[in-house]
Amino acid sequence: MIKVGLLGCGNVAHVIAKETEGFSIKACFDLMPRRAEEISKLTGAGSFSSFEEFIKEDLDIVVEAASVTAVHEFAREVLENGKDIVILSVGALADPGLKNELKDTAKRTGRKIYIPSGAIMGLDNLKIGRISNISKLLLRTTKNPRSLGIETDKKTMVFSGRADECIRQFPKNINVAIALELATGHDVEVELWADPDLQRNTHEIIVEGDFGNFYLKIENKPCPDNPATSYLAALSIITLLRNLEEPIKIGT
Ligand SMILES: NC(=O)C1=CN([C@@H]2O[C@H](COP(=O)(O)OP(=O)(O)OC[C@H]3O[C@@H](n4cnc5c(N)ncnc54)[C@H](O)[C@@H]3O)[C@@H](O)[C@H]2O)C=CC1
Ligand SMILES: O=C([O-])CC(=O)C(=O)O
Repeated sequence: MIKVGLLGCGNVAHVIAKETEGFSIKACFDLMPRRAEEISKLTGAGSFSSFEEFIKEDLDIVVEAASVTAVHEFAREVLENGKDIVILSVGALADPGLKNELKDTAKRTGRKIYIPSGAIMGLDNLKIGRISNISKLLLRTTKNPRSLGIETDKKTMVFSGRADECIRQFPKNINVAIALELATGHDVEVELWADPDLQRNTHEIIVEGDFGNFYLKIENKPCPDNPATSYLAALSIITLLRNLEEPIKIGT
């Protein structure tokens, strides 16, 4: 069975820890030791407050569900220590230097970097953007202002522009834009809206290209402990882990 280490033991990690069919959580690490201990109680995994100790454990894959900063700090070391990595805070890869460094390290060490679909659908087939022209790629994300850490009493556009600039300003809220860029190989135009009447994290994806047109709107239920994060993001990681050993691979 696949041996998993959790890097970041917050809201997503707690959802994963309750659905471990098909894999086994062996170790967990968090800046806040109490959070790692909570996961340890749920799963029997070893809890670590030192990354150096955590990464020495016998693990096949590390799931990062921590922060953009944690990816900068630890992702390379995960690969250097012979483990694959799932990166949920994929906004970190908006930094081309880090992206290339991780890619080179994965090639050299023979490890894999997995970017889950996270809080959106349709990411798999949007990879066709790397072989076929895409003329428009827009992500419109709308969240409750409390998820964005702002206050407003009416629907307001809080950002319009490039994905890399948006993730710099909102590192906990727009990782999906960078996942879209990596999938398609194209820049994503981002609109970020705050709507006090909205209780669901809504992502609209508008694509036009040689293949035709695509429009997707997803209305995600937020996780109870972190309204900025959609429940779907945690489900997406559980699915990715379960599928690793499946003989039939579904989706592009
Ligand atoms: N790609 C996607 O579609 C999505 C990505 N995300 C991202 O996934 C990540 C996890 O989300 P949640 O579980 O909701 O967050 P959370 O805030 O509930 O939990 C994160 C945990 O990681 C720990 N942590 C943060 N930085 C750390 C570091 N440098 N070293 C060690 N521990 C660290 C925190 O102490 C906390 O316990 C966030 O970065 C979030 O923005 C969330 C939803 C969708
Ligand atoms: O969970 C969501 O709806 C999306 C999110 O936070 C992100 O992309 O960082």
